[in-house]
Amino acid sequence: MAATTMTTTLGFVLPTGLSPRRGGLRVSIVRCSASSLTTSTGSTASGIVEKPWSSYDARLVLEDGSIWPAKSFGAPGTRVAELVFNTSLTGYQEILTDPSYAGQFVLMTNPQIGNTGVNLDDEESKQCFLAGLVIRSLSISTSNWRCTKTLADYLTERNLMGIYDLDTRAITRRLREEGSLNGVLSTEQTKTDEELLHMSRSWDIVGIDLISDVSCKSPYEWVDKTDPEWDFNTNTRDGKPYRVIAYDFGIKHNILRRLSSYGCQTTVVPSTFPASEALKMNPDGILFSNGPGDPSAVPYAVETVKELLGKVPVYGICMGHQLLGQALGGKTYKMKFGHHGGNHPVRNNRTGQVEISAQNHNYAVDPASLPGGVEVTHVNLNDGSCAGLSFPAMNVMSLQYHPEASPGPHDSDNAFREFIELMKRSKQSS
Ligand SMILES: NC(=O)CC[C@H](N)C(=O)O
Repeated sequence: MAATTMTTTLGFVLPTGLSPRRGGLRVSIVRCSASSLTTSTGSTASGIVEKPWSSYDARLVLEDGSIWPAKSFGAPGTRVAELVFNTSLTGYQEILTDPSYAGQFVLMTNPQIGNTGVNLDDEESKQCFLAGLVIRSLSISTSNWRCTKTLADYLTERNLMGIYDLDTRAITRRLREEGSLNGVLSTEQTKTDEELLHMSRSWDIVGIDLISDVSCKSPYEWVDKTDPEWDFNTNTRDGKPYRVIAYDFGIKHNILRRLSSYGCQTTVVPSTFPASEALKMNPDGILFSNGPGDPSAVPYAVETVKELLGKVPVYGICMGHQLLGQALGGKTYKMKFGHHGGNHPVRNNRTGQVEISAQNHNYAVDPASLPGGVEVTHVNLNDGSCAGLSFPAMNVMSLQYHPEASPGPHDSDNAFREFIELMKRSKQSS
């Protein structure tokens, strides 16, 4: 931790039975400084005086025994989840409404969040499925022409917990060193540190089916395109409609908007929708969406993907890519701390071009486990992990990251056109 952070070991001895869930974790509870920038008078280094009623009324307790006092905003309560950090500079509302964050607390590394408020157009789903938001500083003012409410009011309305005024840099370094950690966020003063630590160590995101909670319950048609005001890529479409079925494993709206903008007529179906029913609808292509949690915890979804392989062109995004990897015979694994942000360089192996991409995943496909004929089309240049696949024999394409951005750069938008081309070629050859 940096010299600006003060830590005090309280010297608690853990109650018996609270052995670390994983090897190498600390066994004593360490209370970390709440803030490296706030002075005892409540004024910050920049001279801005905080709301006088804010107090350190919340705790983030991590499974490694560290405790981070914080101030709460949004809903009160106690939640357990996996803590991940996101390096996006903008787009916190899209992040809050991305269903792939179910079961996770999202820590934003950008030190100030909330300055643009929230607005009705930037929703990526109808609900916030993540477990809570962790930020360094909650902006004391909100200013944007699209803003309809403050971030704090939005969290309260959605019954979502948020905490601020804790050392997010120190926590991020801890996550990078130790890997993602489970934690408990609590505003309940009656709960002891040991109780919260026990909760964090008794829970695990691995092996849980989180998709069934976030998927739609029945099929529906999607019609919205990207608002022309924001669409940057309108010139080269042929406008011919393609019938697409999108499996909703926690789908982000911008995937659906981009499909519409590229001329697709899309029907969204639940994660449990039978493959046989999908085929009866005679689609030109099928999209397997992003979604939360462990891809090996949803074997029913892998079975569905298997049944559709080779019958119709398919396109997988993030969770959809991982399910495709498994359906093709490969394996997925949990990464140390995953990729969450809008600045990940990816090399397209076919063109040699590098795209800066939006990413949000903790699992990846192991390329060594894939059968012959499956091509790794994209590589994450930060760590060499597999970022895209293709299996031409079965008209399969997939990306581990987010060509729809929201939030993030648009470098990879062309992947939607490649899906159109895949459907077009398959139609012409049949
Ligand atoms: N955005 C996603 O689809 C995430 C996929 C998967 N839940 C992971 O964490 O790897």
